Amino acid sequence: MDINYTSCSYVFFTLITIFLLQRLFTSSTRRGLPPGPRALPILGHMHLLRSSLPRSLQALSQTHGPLMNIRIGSLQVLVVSDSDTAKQILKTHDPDFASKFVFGPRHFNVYKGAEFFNAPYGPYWRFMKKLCMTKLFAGYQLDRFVGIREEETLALLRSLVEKSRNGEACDLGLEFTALTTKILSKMVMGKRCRQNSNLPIEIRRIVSDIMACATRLGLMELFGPLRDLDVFGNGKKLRSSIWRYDALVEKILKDYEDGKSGNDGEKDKDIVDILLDTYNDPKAELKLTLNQIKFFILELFMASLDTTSAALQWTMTELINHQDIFTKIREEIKSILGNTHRLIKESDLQKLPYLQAAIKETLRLHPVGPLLRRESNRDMNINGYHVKSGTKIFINAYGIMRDPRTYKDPDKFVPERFLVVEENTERKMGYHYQQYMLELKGQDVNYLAFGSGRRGCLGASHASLVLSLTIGSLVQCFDWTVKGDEEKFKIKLPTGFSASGTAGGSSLMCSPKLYFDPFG
Ligand code: HEM
Repeated sequence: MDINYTSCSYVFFTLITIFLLQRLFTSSTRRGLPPGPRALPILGHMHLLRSSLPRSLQALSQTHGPLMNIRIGSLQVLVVSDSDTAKQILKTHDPDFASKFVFGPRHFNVYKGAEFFNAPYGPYWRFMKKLCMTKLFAGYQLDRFVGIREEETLALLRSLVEKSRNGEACDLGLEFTALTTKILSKMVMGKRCRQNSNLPIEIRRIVSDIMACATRLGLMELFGPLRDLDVFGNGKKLRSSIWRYDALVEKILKDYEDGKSGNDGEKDKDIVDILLDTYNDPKAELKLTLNQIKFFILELFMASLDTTSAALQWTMTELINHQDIFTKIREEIKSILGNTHRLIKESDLQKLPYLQAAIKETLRLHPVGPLLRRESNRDMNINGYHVKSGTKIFINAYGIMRDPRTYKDPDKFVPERFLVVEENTERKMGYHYQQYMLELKGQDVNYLAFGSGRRGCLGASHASLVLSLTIGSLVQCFDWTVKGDEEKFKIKLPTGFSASGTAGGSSLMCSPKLYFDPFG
């Protein structure tokens, strides 16, 4: 038989191409994976995503279901979009999903291997989590820091009273960043801050540089195999910023060890003291390394500064845009203070549930961590699909907190939705309030502003105190107008990946008008 090799290879390549195309466009369900939209070569589903990733994923889940297979460049993830599926990951199988996956190349991190926030679920993470719960962020330790929170809130008010007297506008974004940096710096290394008042600013600068480089490096995940190359030089910049941080913190730790930072006994212990006590404790369950301590401190700054500042900005934006709710909070504050003309204190917060509810509602609409990350530690069955060990998961907290099946009018700002009606309680301003502080974290998988399960936020209690005291004080002391005589912020309120783009990247420029003088 006369074989025509040219036609044969033509047929062969056609068949291979058809097979590859079919495989590419065969729905993932038929391959035993959770469903997902059709992917393009290399790009995956990138062409379907808009600037707000959580919002795009929420929209896609309406077609592809609550457990959906998505590929963004080289990042293959399962996206969870409803609370029933989230419950399986965060509650039912919590230990099996208690690791987190990380974006982007990690070899530029000088402290590689010393991570806590992104640590796999293992002995080091468990040890540090216990240390956080029993010592660093335990209730008694947070109580010790009350003075720091109240002192820094007063400093903010002092600066705003002055601006108000001079008829100046202020950038609330900058003010909040300064507030949260000073509070955390004093909690972490209070003794050193007393000796060097510029320290918080120095730390803030370095941490901002590190976060900016880390965010840009994270995006390299989308570049597939090229991700490990430092094409844009961010890896080099990251390394140099971390070395700057290392030099600063090394000196601070040494001064603490040498007793140069002073020691006023047990009551005065800050976070560095506790970490060094653990480091020097021969009976500790695990021997901490200095690198772990240094990186843990850096991670604390990275986890708390932008998040708290962004949450404060979102809350003020919502309150300025909803004057009726602003007024109700002020009335609530007046009602608990009676005739005493004083500024609210932390001990008043439990009696201000409407204020708490307004903050909780802000974080429902604008979560600063809208996508929770998880990685499975073993093979599992979720919603009837086989989920292999090592699968990366996004839980779309943004989508779950705007699900109309759980929240009526999910896009509206309605703090009342978190106030439980109790017929026997005293009726105030048209609502029956629960007489205790609203729990911001909770065990509820419908509310994920602070995450949930083993990897939930460890700073939630501290953050809620800072948010409530700051917002309460700003409402009690000032009327707020937007710079430029407009009544409202015409800010398109997007909810992005990180806090740095708060309020659509616009500064929160507004003018405070003194209503109650806390120093008068
Ligand atoms: C308004 C302020 C804050 C918000 C909205 C927030 C939110 C979050 C979220 C959503 C997570 C991920 C949770 C999960 O995956 O389930 C998280 C993790 C974390 N947050 Fe916060 N956070 C805030 C402030 C803070 C502060 C002030 C600190 C510490 C001082 C802190 C410490 C942490 C830590 C240590 C983790 C990692 C826990 C782990 O992986 O084991 N956060 N936070």
